[in-house]
Amino acid sequence: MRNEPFGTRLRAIMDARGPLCVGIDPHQHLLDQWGLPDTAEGLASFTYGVVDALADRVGVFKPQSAFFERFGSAGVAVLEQATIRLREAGALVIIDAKRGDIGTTMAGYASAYLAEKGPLACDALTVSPYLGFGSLQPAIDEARAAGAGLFVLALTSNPEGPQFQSARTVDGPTVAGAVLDGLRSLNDADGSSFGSFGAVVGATISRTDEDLDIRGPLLAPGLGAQGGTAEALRAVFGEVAARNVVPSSSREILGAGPNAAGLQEAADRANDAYRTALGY
Ligand SMILES: O=C(O)c1cc(=O)[nH]c(=O)n1[C@@H]1O[C@H](COP(=O)(O)O)[C@@H](O)[C@H]1O
Repeated sequence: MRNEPFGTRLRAIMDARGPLCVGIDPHQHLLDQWGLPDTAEGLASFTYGVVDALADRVGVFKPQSAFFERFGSAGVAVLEQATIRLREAGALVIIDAKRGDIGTTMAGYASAYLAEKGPLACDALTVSPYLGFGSLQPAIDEARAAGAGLFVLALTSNPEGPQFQSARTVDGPTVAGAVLDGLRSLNDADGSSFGSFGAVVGATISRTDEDLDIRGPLLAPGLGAQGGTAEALRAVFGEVAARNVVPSSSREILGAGPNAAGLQEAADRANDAYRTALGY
């Protein structure tokens, strides 16, 4: 399933199915809206409803681990199953767990999510660099070995993000700039024009002075429910980075369910808007 590096596979599926990433965030209020109980069974019906409706027409999915962990092992089992089903349908899965730790602990997370035979094997994992970019090395090594990818938090969509991300490091660049520099170096070292090491850059940030040309993907959450728009994407990411953007939307799409046709229409509409905005 991972016969090529993540970046290569991501480029191909975005070109084929459009850039949209559907976030699977089964919030309690969405379960309620879909007429489902707030239980592991409700979570399973919701998640598999999204999978059945969209797995073969959307290229990228980003299940939010928190909403599965909420139900303990029964919820995590749904995340495992959904990931398997989505990947069998040819879609790529980014598990959004924002992991980040030191040394052998980071290696533990990497073997769970990134190793080919890991129990939660997906295509890419969101990770947090706030223990130092170098603390991610075990995940970087595992991703390279397994043909998987990473998305490292850089300029997040939440209003609290700049408190740390805009602060200067001892070497001079901002924290976000240091993360982007680190990712650019990894992708350059792999000799790829679209590498496997991506940054998370919220669609809600205004135009930034940071260099977003990391030769890799830019995951852009914050669309729809958090106020980011397709039109604003071009302004945030500019010409150079536009084709590298993976626009991610959760509640905006999920709110169109439980009807499969409603979900499909919402996903197609969003994909068309992002294609136009990003110059496809
Ligand atoms: O890493 C993420 O995906 C992420 C980073 C970020 O800066 N902002 C952000 O909202 N997210 C995630 O993206 C999803 C946004 O969901 P919606 O606002 O419903 O589209 C949630 O799962 C967030 O955890």
